Amino acid sequence: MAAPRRFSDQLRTMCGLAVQLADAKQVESILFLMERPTDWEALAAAVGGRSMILAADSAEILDGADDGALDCDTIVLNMSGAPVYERLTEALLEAVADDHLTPGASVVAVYSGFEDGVTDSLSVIHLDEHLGRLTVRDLRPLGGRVPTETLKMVVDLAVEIGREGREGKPVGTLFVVGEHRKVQEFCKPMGFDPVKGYTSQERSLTDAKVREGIKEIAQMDGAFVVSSKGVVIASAQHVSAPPAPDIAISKGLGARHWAAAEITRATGAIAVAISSSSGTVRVFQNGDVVLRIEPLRRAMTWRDFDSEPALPPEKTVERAKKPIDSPPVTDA
Ligand SMILES: Nc1ncnc2c1ncn2[C@@H]1O[C@H](COP(=O)(O)OP(=O)(O)OP(=O)(O)O)[C@@H](O)[C@H]1O
Repeated sequence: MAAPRRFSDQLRTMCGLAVQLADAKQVESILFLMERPTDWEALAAAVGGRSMILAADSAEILDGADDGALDCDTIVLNMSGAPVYERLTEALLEAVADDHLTPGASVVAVYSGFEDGVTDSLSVIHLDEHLGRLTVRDLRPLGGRVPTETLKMVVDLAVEIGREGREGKPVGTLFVVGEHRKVQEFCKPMGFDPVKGYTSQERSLTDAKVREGIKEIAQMDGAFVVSSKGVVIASAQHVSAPPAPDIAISKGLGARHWAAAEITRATGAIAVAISSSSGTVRVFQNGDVVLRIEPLRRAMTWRDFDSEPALPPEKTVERAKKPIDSPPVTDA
């Protein structure tokens, strides 16, 4: 029989403090970033049945915690060696993406922040200030002909490209997702297309290796055409849909973003544009920016408010009437 797991006095004390904080701040959940397994039942008892999220770098650490006996959610991070801030952030992102936490929630985090392997730190984290990661639910209002899962995959990839760039240099590009046959009627190759000749499996964005390859190709001029199933149909494309007179996008956005607006007005596709100058990701639908994601804190705002539109002037008034800090629209 396996020896009972040790529930250290220090962890017990930290649980007591976490509970006090959780109650004082009325948080949604207590997040434990675990360095080693513990006596899970003792842990649950120490937080007095409050909602818990257990995150760790490997499934072995969480062994026994997720067998259904405990009322908690578990998250495996696979990020050993990463700084604690990044591991905590990833745990929170995963918890939101999996609907364990709401995007505006507050949590108390319990973790080893100072001495390796010793649970010595507590933080109160307000998610909407800390991060604004897209969840499938956030993208659902875009609905339409592009499955939300595909859209999320492309938007996540775009956010990574905008945030990371390539070899220290910023990278901008454009993804046009869905209705690919119709979209291709408005596309012309800008030169050599690196995805040409590969099987659809070898071009599927569901494959992490393909996504890494796409980050390389993103350094080239032109746009990616992506099917609604998430297969890259073509790259290095010049996108040119007929101009629509009532399209108005923010000053300072150039040809790439106009192309994104116009192709989504001409087709049912959704365009995801990454600005090379700022790393900002904008999602276009039907000629409008419907979502903007900033690269650093990845805070998101619905619709585009960063400056008055270039054209036509009467739109300036219409946009100025909209609230500046509209909360993210979800169907929660
Ligand atoms: N119609 C288009 N189709 C595909 N790619 C385009 C199109 N127009 C411009 N691009 C790409 O966008 C790049 C940047 O162009 P431009 O600076 O005018 O766009 P932008 O909207 O201001 O974007 P950024 O914020 O990245 O500069 C071009 O070098 C080209 O690679």
